[in-house]
Amino acid sequence: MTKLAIMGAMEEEIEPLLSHFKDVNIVEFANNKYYEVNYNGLDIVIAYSKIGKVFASLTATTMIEKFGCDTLLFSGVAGAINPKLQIGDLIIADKLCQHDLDITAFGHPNGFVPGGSVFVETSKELRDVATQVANENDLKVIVGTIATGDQFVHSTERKNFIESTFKADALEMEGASVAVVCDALDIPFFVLRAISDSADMDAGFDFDEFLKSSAVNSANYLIKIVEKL
Ligand SMILES: Nc1ncnc2c(CN3C[C@H](CSc4cnccn4)[C@@H](O)C3)c[nH]c12
Repeated sequence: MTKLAIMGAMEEEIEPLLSHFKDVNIVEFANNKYYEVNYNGLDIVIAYSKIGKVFASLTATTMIEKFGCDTLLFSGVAGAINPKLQIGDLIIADKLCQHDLDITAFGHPNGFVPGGSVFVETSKELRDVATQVANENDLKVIVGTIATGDQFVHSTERKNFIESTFKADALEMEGASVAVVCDALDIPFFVLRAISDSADMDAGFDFDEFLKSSAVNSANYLIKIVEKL
C-alpha cells in the first residue's frame, strides 16, 4: 500500500495543499511538523522542510525512514532559466543537479563528488502520470533540468553560469537534495515547480509578488496528480 510524502520548502508552498485535507494529525519531530492525512484511502504525510539543501535532506529522509513513505512528491516554486518559462509556468524535473557543489580544484566537473553523480533522474512513472494529467487538464508543462543550490539566485551572472554549466531550465534550493536522498533510499520521487521569478536582478521583487500565486499553481496541479495515484 503506497504511503505518499508530499514536501515543500516553505509554508507558502504547502499551505495550498494542506487546505485540501481535513482530519490532519500533526507529529512534531526534529524541530519540524509533519502533517498526516488520509485522502481517498491514500495515507499521506505532508511537510515543509524550511529553506535549503540541508533542511530538505533532513525532511525527505525523515518522511521515508521515520514515516515509512514509499513515494515522494515535491511541490513548490522556482526561478526560471529557460526563457520559455514565464512566471506561473509549470516545470517537472526529469533530472536535478547541485550547482554549488564544487571540487573542481581536484579536476572534477561542477556538481560532482566521488561516489555521486552530477545529475539524478526522477521517476519516469510519476512523470508519465503527471504528463497524462497535464494533457487531460490542458495544462502547459515543461519537462527539464532543475539546478539546486544553497543561494537565492538574483544575478544574471550566476544564472548564466548555471545555464552554461548544467544546461538547466530552472533553479531552486531543495530539489537535488530530495533527489539524492530518494535515489539512495530507492524511493520514486517527483519534483514539480511553478515559476516565481527569473533569478535575475528583479528576482527578489518578483518572488515576493508571485510566491503565493505560483505556489498555488504547483499545488493545484500536484493535487490532480495525487488523485491519479
Ligand atoms: N531565484 C531563486 N533562487 C533560488 N531559489 C528560488 C526559488 C525556490 N525556493 C524559494 C525559496 C527562496 S529563498 C527565500 C528566503 N526568504 C524568503 C523567501 N525566499 C527557497 O526555498 C527556494 C524561487 N526562486 C528562486
